[in-house]
Amino acid sequence: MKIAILTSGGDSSGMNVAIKRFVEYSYEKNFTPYFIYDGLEGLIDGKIKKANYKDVRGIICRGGTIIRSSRSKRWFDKEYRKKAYENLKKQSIDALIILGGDGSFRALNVFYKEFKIPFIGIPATIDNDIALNEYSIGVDTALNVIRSAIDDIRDTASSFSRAFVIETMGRECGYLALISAISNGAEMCLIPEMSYNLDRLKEKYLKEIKNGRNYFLAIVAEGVKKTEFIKEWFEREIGFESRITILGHIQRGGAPTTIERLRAVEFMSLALDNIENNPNKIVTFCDDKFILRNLEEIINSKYSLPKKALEIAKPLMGLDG
Ligand SMILES: Nc1ncnc2c1ncn2[C@@H]1O[C@H](COP(=O)(O)OP(=O)(O)O)[C@@H](O)[C@H]1O
Ligand SMILES: O=P(O)(O)OC[C@H]1O[C@](O)(COP(=O)(O)O)[C@@H](O)[C@@H]1O
Repeated sequence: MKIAILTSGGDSSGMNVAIKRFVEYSYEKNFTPYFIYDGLEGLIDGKIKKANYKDVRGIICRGGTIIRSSRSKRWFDKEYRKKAYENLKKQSIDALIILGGDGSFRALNVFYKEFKIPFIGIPATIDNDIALNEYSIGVDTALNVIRSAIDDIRDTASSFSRAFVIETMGRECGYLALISAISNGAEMCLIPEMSYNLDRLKEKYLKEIKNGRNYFLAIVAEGVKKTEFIKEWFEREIGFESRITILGHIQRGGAPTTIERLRAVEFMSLALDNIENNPNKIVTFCDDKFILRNLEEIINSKYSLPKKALEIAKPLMGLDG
């Protein structure tokens, strides 16, 4: 069986670990592995090549994706999807594995309905915004990048008696902000999924200042779109000089953590164990187990943030815990 892999949407650390496992485990199972370079764009343009052991030498510790990624406008046009199909037929590819977010899964679902190329999807996005799935490749590494940045910001924030507003990525999802705020002892956490009460936070902060607090760390998810406003609020209402740090794309990079590597290997193992006889599924991670789910189930559900974490973080939003 000839199986091709592509990475699609935002890259995330750990994709390379999964790619290495893909090549090595494919050969172990007597499949022939292929790479599709540049995501869906490369599939349209026929950038497909047989993969060898030497292609994955030394990549386990590298962030990003050696086969690169893309977002593709052309994919929405059937004419280009047909081109993609013809490219796969030319090389007699039987099935696809895709690493990406739900956009990428939808992309292959449409493709399957039209051309019957079976696929398995593996969640890979720092946003961690896939329904019925608690973990996506890239998340643990992104959280560690954020942790390290916050540790450094704390040094300067405490030395200068300032408030720092730290913006995390995640599109409309506040997962990275929520977990980072709890695990790094932030004073404020704003995420798009939750309301917040600045008056109550003000009351609390002013009391804390009286008791000796001399700096603040506020984690604001990009989806809230209030980073600048919160900086000004600290200056106006709390009387603290403030600075903004937008963490940006550094959250997508870095050497994959140990948890990342282990999970990436397990995601890929389950994908290859099922690609032949149980395809058109997404591998998900729930309650410490890897489970295959139908895409429809995922598309028709909404992702949810961990309830315990939300309870713990409520006071950081000015809400009752
Ligand atoms: N509903 C859809 N139907 C077909 N293709 C889609 C759909 N949504 C997204 N795609 C394709 O998948 C690509 C990756 O999706 P995107 O949402 O950017 O990233 P992610 O996979 O991380 O969610 C898009 O650039 C587009 O080409
Ligand atoms: O790399 P770009 O195009 O600037 O996109 C930034 C976006 O990509 C992400 O880093 C990852 O998003 P996806 O995994 O859904 O592609 C988001 O957190 C962020 O909003």
